[in-house]
Amino acid sequence: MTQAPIPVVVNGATGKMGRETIKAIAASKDMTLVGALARNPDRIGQDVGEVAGCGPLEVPILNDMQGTLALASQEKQPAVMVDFTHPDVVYENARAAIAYGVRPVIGTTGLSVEQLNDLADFADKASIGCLVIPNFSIGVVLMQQAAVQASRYFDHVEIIELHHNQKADAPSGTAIQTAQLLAEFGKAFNPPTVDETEKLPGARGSQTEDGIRIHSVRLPGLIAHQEVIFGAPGQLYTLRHDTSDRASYMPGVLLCIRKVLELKSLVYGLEKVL
Ligand SMILES: NC(=O)C1=CN([C@@H]2O[C@H](COP(=O)(O)OP(=O)(O)OC[C@H]3O[C@@H](n4cnc5c(N)ncnc54)[C@H](OP(=O)(O)O)[C@@H]3O)[C@@H](O)[C@H]2O)C=CC1
Ligand SMILES: O=C(O)C1=N[C@H](C(=O)O)C[C@H](O)C1
Repeated sequence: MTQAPIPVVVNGATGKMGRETIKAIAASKDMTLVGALARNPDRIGQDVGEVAGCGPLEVPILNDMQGTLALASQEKQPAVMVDFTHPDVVYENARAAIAYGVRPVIGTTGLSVEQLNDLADFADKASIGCLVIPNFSIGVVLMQQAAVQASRYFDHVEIIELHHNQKADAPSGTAIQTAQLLAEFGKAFNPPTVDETEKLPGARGSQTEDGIRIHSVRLPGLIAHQEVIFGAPGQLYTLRHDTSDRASYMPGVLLCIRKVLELKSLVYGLEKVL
């Protein structure tokens, strides 16, 4: 017997990532788009396929999240909500989806540790899968794995993340997750070697509890890029990942839509479901 397609709602459907996600879902035989949410009143009622550039899909853009989730929860198959919106609203979006039994796949960055823990508790209690994925690209997972390896041997490391200048949050979710992965050994990075004065506040970037420095660059012309630079006397080891097209995130997004249905709690990071 063929499996019925997975009903999917896209929140932030008109955005850069939302439009890419709409196209990817429309091209996937095992998924069906059942809702498209956005905020801009000029877009409401338009066919989301037309807006995304993949032809009509007969799914209108709406700004009624509760109503859309309620309808999605009535589908025969468990539904999924992919969220690419804004750090200010992502927590409430994820809570609402879980409350309706709709599995969240969260790509939006900027959730605080407290919000993440709270969502994990909420998903646990509801026995609902929830994926929070700071970066959907396989290249970033590989870069993080290489960085974790290197961090066993290097005590000095700084992260530089570079993004387009429409990005609302800094540092990026990817940089924060990279630093968290490096910190898992419990090492104190970047022990001071000199008394340092910042002549301009922020000159040395931000610093995590474990001493890892993160620098955020925002410029038009960039999409999403990250370097992890390790230093030791007489040598540098530099890892770099560049995103040149947001289509690169889509295999990860589609994988997560399928995987979240197998989960009963919150999972953070693409590497956990590969
Ligand atoms: N995990 C990953 O791999 C990736 C994550 N991201 C993250 O995804 C998020 C979205 O990025 P991107 O697509 O570039 O952003 P865009 O600004 O291009 O799109 C945001 C979308 O969310 C909607 N939106 C924005 N603010 C609100 C709000 N306050 N309430 C409701 N809807 C809102 C917008 O609707 P409208 O236009 O109608 O206002 C739009 O549809 C960011 O957090 C970004 O960091 C991005 C790339 C990859
Ligand atoms: O805003 C973006 O564009 C991106 N956001 C995510 C992040 O904050 O890490 C993922 C990727 O870097 C693109």
